[in-house]
Amino acid sequence: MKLKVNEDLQKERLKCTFNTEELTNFLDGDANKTLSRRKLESFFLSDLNLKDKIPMEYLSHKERYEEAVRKSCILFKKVNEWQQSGDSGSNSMEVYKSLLGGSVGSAIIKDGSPFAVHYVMFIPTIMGQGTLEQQGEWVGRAFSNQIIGTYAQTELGHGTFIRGLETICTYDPATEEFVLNSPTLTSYKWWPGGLGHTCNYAVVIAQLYTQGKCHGIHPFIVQLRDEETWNPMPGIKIGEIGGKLGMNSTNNGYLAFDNVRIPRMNMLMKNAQVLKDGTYKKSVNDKLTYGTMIFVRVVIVRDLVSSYISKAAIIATRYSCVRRQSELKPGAGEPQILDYQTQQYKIFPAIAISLAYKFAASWLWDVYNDVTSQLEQGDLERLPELHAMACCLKAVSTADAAVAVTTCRLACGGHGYMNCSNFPNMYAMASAAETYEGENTVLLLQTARYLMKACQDAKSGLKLTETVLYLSNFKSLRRRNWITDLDCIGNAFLQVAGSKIENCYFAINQLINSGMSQEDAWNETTIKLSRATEAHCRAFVIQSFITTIKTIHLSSELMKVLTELCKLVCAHWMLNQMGDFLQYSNLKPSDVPSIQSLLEECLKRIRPNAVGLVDSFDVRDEILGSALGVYDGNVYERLIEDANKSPLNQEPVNESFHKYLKPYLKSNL
Ligand SMILES: Cc1cc2nc3c(=O)[nH]c(=O)nc-3n(C[C@H](O)[C@H](O)[C@H](O)COP(=O)(O)OP(=O)(O)OC[C@H]3O[C@@H](n4cnc5c(N)ncnc54)[C@H](O)[C@@H]3O)c2cc1C
Repeated sequence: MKLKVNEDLQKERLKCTFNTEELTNFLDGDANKTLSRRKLESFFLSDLNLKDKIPMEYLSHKERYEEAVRKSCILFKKVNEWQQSGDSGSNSMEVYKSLLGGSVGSAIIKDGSPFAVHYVMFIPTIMGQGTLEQQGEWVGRAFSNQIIGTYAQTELGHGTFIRGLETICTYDPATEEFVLNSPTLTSYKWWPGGLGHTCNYAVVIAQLYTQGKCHGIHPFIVQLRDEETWNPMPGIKIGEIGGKLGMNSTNNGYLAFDNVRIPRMNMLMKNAQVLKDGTYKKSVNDKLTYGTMIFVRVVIVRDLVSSYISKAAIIATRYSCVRRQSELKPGAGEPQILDYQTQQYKIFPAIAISLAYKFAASWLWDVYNDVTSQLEQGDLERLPELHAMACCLKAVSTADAAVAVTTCRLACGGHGYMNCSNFPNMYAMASAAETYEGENTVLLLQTARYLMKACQDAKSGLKLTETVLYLSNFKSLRRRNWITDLDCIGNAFLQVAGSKIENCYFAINQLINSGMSQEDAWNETTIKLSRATEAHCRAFVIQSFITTIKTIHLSSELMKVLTELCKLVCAHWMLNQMGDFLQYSNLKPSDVPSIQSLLEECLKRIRPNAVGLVDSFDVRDEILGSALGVYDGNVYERLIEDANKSPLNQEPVNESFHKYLKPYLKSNL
């Protein structure tokens, strides 16, 4: 049944001062890309076989998994149909991005697909670390889903410290095979997505032994299950790890080996090699294996973070226009809750931040592509900078996404706590990304190492790369008088980051000079280091937002709105870290009220365009998956409709009444 659009939402849409389609096209790339994205979404989302009869959260753990596999099979079969339809207009990258990121895929399997790691890690690892011959053997079969793989690195005992992994892979020249073993309980692989029951192959990361010597960790392709019976291969112990905060259909698994033999050619040998006689040939550069890791982090920032933040903002904005509560002025009736300033403060930063990360991710994606083609030609110069930026952007953006989803949930009061709001699931998805693909603190500290080296280079007058160029001139910016405009604010972010990085550099050197070992000095400085890295990352995101709005050409109405959003991120982040700005930038205490006013003015100016902005994100109701965020605003109807889907509501009296409640009540007579 088609419902009338809620009047309040309708009025909000009429107030919008810019053309929402123009922003949609800009965010997609251009009008043609919007068109092909919409076609792609309709193609997948109109399939009745992919719709839920009962919401997934009412299913048991086992049923949820089985549904996820059923849907994944249909979904990935449809990819071929789509590509052959001639109607597609979008490249396969766009299709996989939509199915595996926060878009179409998240509408169909909210809890995550058990096939995700196959596409995001298994195939890219073979492409990045396999020889051409190995790619020929495996990539085609993997892409056409004749085999399904996962990426098995983490163990019960070690996640971050991969050099400490205990799985052993020993070369046997007599048979030209490797033999895999899990010598301890802590060496069990633990976590890989799809490993439980979905995959029959894995890239396994293990310590390589040949000719009696350990050569550290290397990747091996291992068959886990028989292709016909799906029984575990001899010597393979395998299972699922159990229930989690979220992502309960991704089938994360455990795995152990007891003398499992694989052919020599199953070691991915693009970089290091083991020859037939067992001779080990070292990789020319061990940094060559960074590619896949960086790729996944870039994808997280580009396709996941901004999607979850924007979905949270859409839901909270629309709901806050429909929801009326309390009284602002006596007798004037209940206002829309979006008219409360505190409500705007909870939601509008999420709208702005989702764009900020989108622009930063677009830089990261371009650099990733440049660096990858430079790597093919043996040029590694920009790899450390890319690695450093991918680490800190992944860490700061996923942490911000989890906070933004929570804040938008709180903005929806009690209803935000319902599963049908989609906030619980979105929080679980965003928060998982804080841990997987590099635990966030650890990633911040990896970037910190790069920043300490860059700081040393700046002091030695050496050439600096683009993202750390400011380390050589940030102090001169401090001499200027404060003006509350984007240039001055952008410079203040650089001053804060530069000063915090320099402080860490001096602190470490001071500790070392006082006789402390370098390692202890590092550990004693890690709180400061992680915060300095966060400041570096935020300065970068602000710079990329400012640069984007300075270089794009859109209508003046839209430019005005984007500029407000940019200012809002600046004011919001400055007020969150005001101590830093007072301590390290040219902002004086007397200038602080101007930042608070900027924030308040931005909220006021964004208010009439809030619904227009979130509409421009152009997320279909199925992808939002939220009773509170529906385009037509019929929130209360959706809440009742969803409550009636509860299995408990399928019968007027539950059997527990007859079994327990009635006997108990009667016993009290
Ligand atoms: C949803 C999900 C999916 C996953 N999917 C996969 C997968 O497909 N394949 C796979 O192999 N793995 C996967 N993982 C595992 C994931 O990669 C690890 O959980 C992650 O790398 C962190 O490792 P850990 O759990 O051992 O935490 P630990 O490394 O034990 O970290 C625990 C704490 O110690 C701190 N810490 C550790 N080292 C340092 C240090 N050097 N300096 C300062 N602090 C430190 C951390 O900051 C953290 O606070 C997944 C995890 C999750 C949650």
